[in-house]
Amino acid sequence: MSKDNEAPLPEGWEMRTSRSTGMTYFLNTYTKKSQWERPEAPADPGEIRCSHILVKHAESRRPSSWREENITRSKEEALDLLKSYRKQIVANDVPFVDIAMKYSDCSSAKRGGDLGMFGRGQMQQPFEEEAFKLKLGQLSKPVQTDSGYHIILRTV
Ligand SMILES: O=C(CCc1ccccc1)N[C@H](Cc1nc2ccccc2[nH]1)C(=O)O
Repeated sequence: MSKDNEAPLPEGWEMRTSRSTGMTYFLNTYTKKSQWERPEAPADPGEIRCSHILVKHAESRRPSSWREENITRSKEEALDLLKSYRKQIVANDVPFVDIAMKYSDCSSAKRGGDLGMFGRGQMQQPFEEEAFKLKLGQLSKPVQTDSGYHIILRTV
């Protein structure tokens, strides 16, 4: 039975008509790859762009940053600090970029936390897993990696 082509498509897909055959096909608007089968899930973006805010602690893989030569705060203190930043951002009290530039323990702080475009296999697994779940413009909950605690904003 032909699927109802009137129903809305999952995020990231567009319906197209083949110029040569007149047949309907589906375009992944991120990767520009097409397929004949009607997609059932959101299009895989392949690559995304995110900004993040990292708060390191004494047990971080590298307990040092541009902000603080020797980071001694505890894991609990780091998580509490990050949650307070997230609260300010969600309440629109302070822009994400301002917090990232002032407080993020990653070198990306200089660029408002921007990490650029990345695909799977480039970032630490917990970070990647959370980042690829985010919708465009969505802010993650705190995520723990060997580097410390992060909040992630998907920008592309
Ligand atoms: O690894 C880097 C550089 C990340 C970066 C990527 C692309 C552009 C700019 C920076 N910095 C680490 C802290 C850190 N750990 C991370 C783990 C996942 C994502 C970003 C991270 N940042 C550190 O400074 O210890």
